[in-house]
Amino acid sequence: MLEVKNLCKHYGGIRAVDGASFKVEKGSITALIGPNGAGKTTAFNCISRTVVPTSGEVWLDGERIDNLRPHKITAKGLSRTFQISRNLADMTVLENVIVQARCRGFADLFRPAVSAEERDKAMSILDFLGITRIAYEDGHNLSYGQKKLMDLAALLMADPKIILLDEPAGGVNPTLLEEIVGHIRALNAKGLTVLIVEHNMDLIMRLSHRVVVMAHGRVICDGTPDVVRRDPHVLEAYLGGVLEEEAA
Ligand SMILES: Nc1ncnc2c1ncn2[C@@H]1O[C@H](COP(=O)(O)OP(=O)(O)OP(=O)(O)O)[C@@H](O)[C@H]1O
Repeated sequence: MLEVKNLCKHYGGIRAVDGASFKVEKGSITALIGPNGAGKTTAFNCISRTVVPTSGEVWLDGERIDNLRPHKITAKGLSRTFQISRNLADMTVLENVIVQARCRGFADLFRPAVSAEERDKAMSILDFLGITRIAYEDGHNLSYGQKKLMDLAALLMADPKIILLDEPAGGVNPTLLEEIVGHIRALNAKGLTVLIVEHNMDLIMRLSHRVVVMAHGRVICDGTPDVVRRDPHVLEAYLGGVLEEEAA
């Protein structure tokens, strides 16, 4: 469904992404992992074109998308979250979800009033995520995990085919983390393809069908969680300590 071919993003002499190639199969939950600075977020940024790649290609459902603007990519069915929640000032959760979704569409941003259709759609998504109780909370009063759920709700407003989640577990308490895992599984069961960047190895190994491992801007391993867990390059050179602990 998503194919990244020989992707490069260079910042002067820094090769943040340096010829990365990988595929995300339709209907899968695929993880993109690697040590700090491996180039995972930069790869996400290039795929969603929030940064312009230096070279390489990104294909979505057989169509090249690396030349498209971010809102066009969203319209093609690819939406992403950010590591840091994009909570907008002085707005309720419901308003945040609607306005963030408008920002992704760009053209709708300055539409004056919230339509009944937008409100109904946002409420049904909040309901699916089990957070209607916080619909009228000020976005500032939310826990870190609730903000992640709010971001997920905003992303779902665009009816995506594939979602890119940047560290959905980061800073989230264990109870809410299980909720988020449940939602990702439920969305995937409904046919949504998921690409996820995450440092929580336990979560990645439980959740993912395939794991792509990056280091120094390149893909060093690509396989099932079991294959990646046992790959000597991954174990020894990059994530050894963490994965060995998880495997024990
Ligand atoms: N805008 C930028 N300007 C210069 N260097 C950058 C920029 N963005 C990223 N880098 C560098 O590119 C490399 C890859 O960074 P990136 O954030 O993509 O890695 P990551 O795998 O997502 O790391 P982490 O897991 O810590 O979030 C790092 O060395 C980083 O310092």
